[in-house]
Amino acid sequence: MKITMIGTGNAFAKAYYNNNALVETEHMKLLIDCGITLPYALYQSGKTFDELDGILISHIHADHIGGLEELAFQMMYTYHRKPVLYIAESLIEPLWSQSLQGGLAQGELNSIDCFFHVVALQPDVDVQLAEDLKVRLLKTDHIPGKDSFSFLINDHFFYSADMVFNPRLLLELQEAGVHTFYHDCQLESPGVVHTSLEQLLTLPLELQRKIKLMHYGDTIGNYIGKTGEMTIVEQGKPSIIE
Ligand SMILES: O=c1ccn([C@@H]2O[C@@H]3COP(=O)(O)O[C@H]3[C@H]2O)c(=O)[nH]1
Ligand SMILES: [Zn+2]
Ligand SMILES: [Zn+2]
Repeated sequence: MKITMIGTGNAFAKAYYNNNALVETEHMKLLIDCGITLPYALYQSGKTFDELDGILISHIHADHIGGLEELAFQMMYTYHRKPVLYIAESLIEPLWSQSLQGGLAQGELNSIDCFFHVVALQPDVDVQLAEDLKVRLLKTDHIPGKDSFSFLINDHFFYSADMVFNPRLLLELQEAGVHTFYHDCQLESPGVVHTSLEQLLTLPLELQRKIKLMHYGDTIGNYIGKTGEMTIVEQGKPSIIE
């Protein structure tokens, strides 16, 4: 499996695109999240919306869903194909009524199903998206009162999206055989709605060696050499995950 971060920046980053990922296997190209900057960042990476086999959404913040309107319109009017949207069932209605409806709805095009093949996912259930790509949603804490999900991919790869520090979950996943963690990282403490670098640095070194930092701010350059055993994910650079 190949993963390329189309962006590694946090919601306010200006030197980096929004933290969105392209996961590629032999049988599938899956976009994880589709933020405000995704349409331009994808274009800069030389790819088009039409190449995507599906889009997986973690939660409803603009750096994760703000590019869906353009994606939906381009798929309808440029590529004439409905994109597949994988999303937790609890997020479908709010995604439409609190975000997408204002821009997309017109006349009879008045539901999310007019624009996407929506595949509703349940937390803690493995879903085979392709013969070589399996995803499990893990409900994790981010904003109080709003659902947000992290992803376990092919049993061994954890992708936090946005979450507050949960060392117990990380240690449990390591125990269960997860060998690569892509984790959001709030550089300046406190993390508040994210996990701070300071918190991640309290993890055992063996676990830190498996963690790669993403969703960071523009000051990441000041932290080179200060991330313990953890490495920093580079935007646009593909990594192979076994
Ligand atoms: O209670 C809140 C809600 C939001 N925020 C900020 O807004 C950003 C929205 O996108 P994000 O989830 O990537 O990061 C969030 C934070 O930077 C915050 O600091 N506290
Ligand atoms: Zn975010
Ligand atoms: Zn968020």
